[in-house]
Amino acid sequence: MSTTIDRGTALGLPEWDRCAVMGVVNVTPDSFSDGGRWFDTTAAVKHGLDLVAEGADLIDVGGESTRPGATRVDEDEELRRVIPVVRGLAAEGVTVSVDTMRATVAARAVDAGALLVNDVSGGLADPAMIPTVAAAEVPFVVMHWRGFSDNMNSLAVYDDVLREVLTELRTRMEAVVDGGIAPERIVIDPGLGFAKLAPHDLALVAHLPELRALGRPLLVAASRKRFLGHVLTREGATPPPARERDAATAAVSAIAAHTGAWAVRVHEVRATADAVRVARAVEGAA
Ligand SMILES: Nc1nc2ncc(COP(=O)(O)O)nc2c(=O)[nH]1
Repeated sequence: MSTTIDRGTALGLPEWDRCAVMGVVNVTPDSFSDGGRWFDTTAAVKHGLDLVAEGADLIDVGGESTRPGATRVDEDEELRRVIPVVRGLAAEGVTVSVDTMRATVAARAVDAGALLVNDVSGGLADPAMIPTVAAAEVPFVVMHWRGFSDNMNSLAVYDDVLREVLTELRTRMEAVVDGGIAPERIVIDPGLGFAKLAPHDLALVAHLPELRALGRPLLVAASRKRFLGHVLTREGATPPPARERDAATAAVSAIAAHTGAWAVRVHEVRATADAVRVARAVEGAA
């Protein structure tokens, strides 16, 4: 197995050791934190270019909300939403990842110029995903996921969240390699907010070094998530809305950058780009 691909840049991605900023473009009417704003192809491509101008190193394009209880979009609709945006951004020289659980969407997105497949199910939702990504020879995000559920809490049951997430991620990594995806093409992700309650998410962020110890680049996607709302909720008040969690998101980005994450996936890029730069400057001064 060639080891030359074990560099992000050999795969067309930001280098594994630098904490890239992955901007989010959700082409959906119902994503939890920005649903509907970029539902039109032209608006979505412009938004992706704006995020790059603000400091995003790559753009993650998704056409199906993954929030708990979201109804699934049919494949044709997901293709209609995603492929023109992937193509439009790639045509502008943007590094694009596709956020999908469907093999057909992943394959068509790669044909349109996507360089990374970001599947929140880690290949569990569509049995064709792993062989498709293996054949396409592109990097693949393996995120910790315990299945679809209208009641995410029913899946968020752990004796030791870190130990169990590490074990379940190792299992998925082995399945992905057995399915033909080169280990050097795997990116791992703890799946913050997926089958996890706030204490679980906070514990995973507190133990990012142990996740890094799995030996693959780490993607951290805390942006605007519920656990941040939980942390920000004052006594007796209601949690701030998702769009008021960007400073908290940037705080997690700084922590992730400081602990060696490959990338942080965020909706609001500017604050996180600054946070990552501060983390790098501090490391440089160590
Ligand atoms: N790799 C990865 N992809 C994701 N895609 C969507 C969302 C949640 O939806 P959003 O796009 O509205 O944040 N979270 C993740 C995540 O935690 N990790």
